[in-house]
Amino acid sequence: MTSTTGPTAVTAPGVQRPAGAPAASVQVYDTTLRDGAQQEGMNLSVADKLAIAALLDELGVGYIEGGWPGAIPKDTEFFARAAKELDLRHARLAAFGSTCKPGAQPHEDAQVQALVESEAPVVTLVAKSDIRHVERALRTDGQENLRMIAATVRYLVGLGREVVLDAEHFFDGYRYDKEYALSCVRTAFEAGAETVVLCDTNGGMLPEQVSEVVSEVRAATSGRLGMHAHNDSGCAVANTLAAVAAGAGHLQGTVNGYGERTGNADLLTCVANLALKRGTEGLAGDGLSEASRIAHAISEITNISPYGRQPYVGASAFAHKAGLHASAIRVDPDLYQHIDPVAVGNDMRMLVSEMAGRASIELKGRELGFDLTGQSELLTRVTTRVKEAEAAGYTYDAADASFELLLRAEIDGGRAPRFFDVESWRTFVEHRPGDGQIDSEATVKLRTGHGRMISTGEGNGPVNALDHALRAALVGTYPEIEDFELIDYKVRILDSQQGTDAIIRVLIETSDGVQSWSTVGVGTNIIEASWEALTESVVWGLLHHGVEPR
Ligand SMILES: CC(=O)SCCNC(=O)CCNC(=O)[C@H](O)C(C)(C)COP(=O)(O)OP(=O)(O)OC[C@H]1O[C@@H](n2cnc3c(N)ncnc32)[C@H](O)[C@@H]1OP(=O)(O)O
Ligand SMILES: CC(=O)C(=O)O
Repeated sequence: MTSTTGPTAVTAPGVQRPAGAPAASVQVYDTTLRDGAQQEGMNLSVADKLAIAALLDELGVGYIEGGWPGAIPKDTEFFARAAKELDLRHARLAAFGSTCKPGAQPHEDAQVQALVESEAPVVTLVAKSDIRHVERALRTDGQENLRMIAATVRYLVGLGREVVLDAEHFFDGYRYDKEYALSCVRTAFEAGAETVVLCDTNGGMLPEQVSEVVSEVRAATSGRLGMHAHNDSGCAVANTLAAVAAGAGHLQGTVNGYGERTGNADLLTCVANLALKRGTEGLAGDGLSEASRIAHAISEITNISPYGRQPYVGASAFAHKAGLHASAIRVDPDLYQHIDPVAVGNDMRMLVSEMAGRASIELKGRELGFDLTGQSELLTRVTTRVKEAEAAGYTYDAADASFELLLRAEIDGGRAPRFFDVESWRTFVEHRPGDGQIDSEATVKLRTGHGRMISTGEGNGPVNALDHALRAALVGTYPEIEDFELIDYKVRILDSQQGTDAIIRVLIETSDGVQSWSTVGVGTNIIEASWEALTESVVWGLLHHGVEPR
């Protein structure tokens, strides 16, 4: 997205930095594998962690915090395997742990020894910097905490490690006792720490508070400061950006904002904002343009569904639904987008719905491979059909495949592609009180170019039985459908006031192992709605496998 035009360098629509100004840079430190893994419900295996680390390196982060060796057996194993199995091109591995215990020396502290034995080139030490935590949680005094920090940092630096100090509860501590919090930072720098990270551990800060504190700490100390923000006030990304603007040269975050409680600063949002809005680079190489793919790949590994509305990399981040937006986007996408989605490896998508106008249909058509420019009558017809169908319960922004069939039918003068003609279908459900069994069975009668087909199917419910019967009737003529698999099925009652008379909407997602597509059906009962969605999914699949009606 960055291009040079005359006296200024344009980084995003409307955002400029002075010509010739060198792009500042910031160290990007990823803590997905440590603080991200502290998220409720997340449980990563060592193999998961290794796979995520490889993706983070591809992204181009400078540091990957692998976990806490010595505290968590899987993390100890991670570092042992990482040394042999990971070939990191950009990132340095960091082992996380605490300073030595009160009254102890680092060389005799088992936790500190585990950090050394991890052989990670970087060690990140968490240390208390809020005097209340020192006295109440650590149950020691301020001087002893400073000794623990100094001794542990000095010991690890002496062993050739790069040491990062995470000053826990720094912002709360600074607001309570500025001098003590500052003495923790100074002690760490004097002992040889490369970076002292100011942590908003409770995540309650606001950007203006962060700006003020980081500026003051910068003026009062010398050395690289970092920011570690939690999202409890919903400001983790804003707080990180505020810290960098105030002079922090290192930021910590997690991919997809994973983390304890409400999560950590979303590293991808932070680096995208910095690179595209401020010209501050953080990732090595061209990693930013891979951000969407890597965010989704990591979601697959964590088994946490991607958040569609995630800034920059979410599936909806550049999805446009309103007709007025589409009409301006047709002229210039920048009119309704803050950046070019390509910069973060995302795509612009048009959503077709009751809010569509003719421009939305034209752009969606283009996305699907149909040039509808100048076909005003067709566009009006399709727009009207979409609005009427949505009023009756259909939803096309969640069912692109059904929209494409509707569009193709209008382009072909009202004729849908005819792979088969349905004569009838029926289902029944049998309950046998004797063995408590409930069986479902369906019969489908249809006609293809090969003749009349009658098939039955059984299933664990009537829709499943109908799906089996439909496939059985078609597979002789269209063996391609053997690759189609129903992967998601959603039912929604649209007018629940009417009880069993309500309108039912069914959304089906089908996959052939390479791509997936979604279809919608609506009816007064669930089977009728499912049948419509099922048949459309077969038709769309056949069309996209290049099959001609047989
Ligand atoms: C802000 C953060 O998120 S930091 C990361 C936190 N992550 C984790 O806690 C995950 C991994 N943790 C663990 O596996 C365990 O909690 C361990 C191994 C670290 C400690 O377990 P245990 O020895 O059973 O102690 P426990 O968890 O009950 O208490 C923590 C101890 O560490 C001490 N401690 C806390 N912070 C520090 C510190 N910065 N430096 C040194 N000691 C510390 C506490 O005072 C307490 O000491 P005590 O055992 O003498 O009471
Ligand atoms: C170190 C850390 O994770 C925190 O203070 O939140």
